Amino acid sequence: MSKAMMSESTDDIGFGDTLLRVEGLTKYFSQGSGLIASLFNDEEVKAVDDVTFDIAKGETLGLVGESGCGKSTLARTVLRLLEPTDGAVWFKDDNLAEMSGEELRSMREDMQMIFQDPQSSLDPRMKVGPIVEEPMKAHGLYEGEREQRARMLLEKVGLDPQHYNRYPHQFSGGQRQRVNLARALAVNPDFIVCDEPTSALDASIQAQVLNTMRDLQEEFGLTYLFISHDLSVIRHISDRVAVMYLGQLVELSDTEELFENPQHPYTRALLQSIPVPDPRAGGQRGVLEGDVPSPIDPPSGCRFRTRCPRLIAPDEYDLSDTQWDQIKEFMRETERRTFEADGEASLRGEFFPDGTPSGEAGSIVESSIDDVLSDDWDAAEERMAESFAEQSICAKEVPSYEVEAEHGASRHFAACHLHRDSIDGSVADD
Ligand SMILES: Nc1ncnc2c1ncn2[C@@H]1O[C@H](COP(=O)(O)OP(=O)(O)OP(=O)(O)O)[C@@H](O)[C@H]1O
Repeated sequence: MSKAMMSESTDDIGFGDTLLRVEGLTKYFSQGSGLIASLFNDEEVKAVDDVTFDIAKGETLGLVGESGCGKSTLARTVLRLLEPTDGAVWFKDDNLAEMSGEELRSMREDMQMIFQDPQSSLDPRMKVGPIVEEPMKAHGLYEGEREQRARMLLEKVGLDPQHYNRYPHQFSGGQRQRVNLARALAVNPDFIVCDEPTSALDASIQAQVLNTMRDLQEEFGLTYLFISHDLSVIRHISDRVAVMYLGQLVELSDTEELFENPQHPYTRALLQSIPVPDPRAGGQRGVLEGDVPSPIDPPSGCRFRTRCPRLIAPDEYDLSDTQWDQIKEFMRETERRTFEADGEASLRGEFFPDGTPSGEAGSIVESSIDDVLSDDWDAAEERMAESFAEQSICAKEVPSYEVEAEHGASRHFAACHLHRDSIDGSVADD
């Protein structure tokens, strides 16, 4: 590509230096509207809460998490398409959160976004050439050479430049996403947020588009924030991976480190729930039990604790690992009403085959068993939540630890209290 075609970036951020830094980014949506809602904002959806990370120039940071965990909201807030509730986004040396409308508009040249659905993001009445030229016009760039540039970009993304005059419906889904890529590249951005860009495509097409994105990244020196709920896509494309759960990052590390040495129980559960080609090969399904709590009232401390298989026993009770596992199971199953209380012997046999623990913890369990047997499930649930779940460090403190990485040179962040006093920062296997 000729230098004349590409307006070379004037910043002096080198490859590997921080291009984007997100600090404590928070986005709450208020439910409802009007005065009452604005006065009593306890119904806010805490979609993104205190998220911090950075992305180096030329890097792809993958962002993964279940549907509804806040990935798209985070992406839109980073680009300030949504106003942050709190926090800062540093792009190069500027804080986007403090920029005026005009400054933001010009900064947007450098920051583009690609969405999941290539069909709906392309105007069906426009030919693809003018679609690619639109951002150039909007930013007043490449006057007199727009068509030439659009044709060049169509070719770069793997399309025939002769297709400049075709309409979006004349392309396949994969080709339409390539048109979107060309449009995102039109104003020569440094940074592209890709929000599930290949999720609507067949697996083989998906791989081709991902490979094109990689090639474009290398050629144009692009930096990607790549969002997907699909771990295999994330593994394929990312240099580092951030895992999100209920509005917060729970783990962030080098890609190989995350897949080979995951340190957060949520990441482990996600990895274990990847379908395996041969079910007899031992892939575990259904390891993520229970529902994701409401983002209106997320759990205190670690937000994953209500579903976490590794919830830490409260310090005040002297319990063996087996006793704590049995209590946890009884507490969770009671909460989820997954069994029938059809007799004391069978209940005890199911949850406490070796008897209930002694001491205070035992008394709490005994009272809870009585509650369940007299059909007062709410009382049992409340007692155990107050006495066990809420007394765990997992409920009392927000976790944030750096652990020693086994793979790659990047830092490994894990928001899990299991790391609070391990010497090398790693968590023993289950
Ligand atoms: N405009 C809005 N008003 C209120 N709540 C919203 C709004 N947009 C998103 N939310 C809520 O914020 C939370 C995060 O949603 P978000 O779309 O960011 O998640 P996601 O991880 O991108 O999900 P998906 O993968 O399904 O797109 C959800 O609980 C969602 O219902």
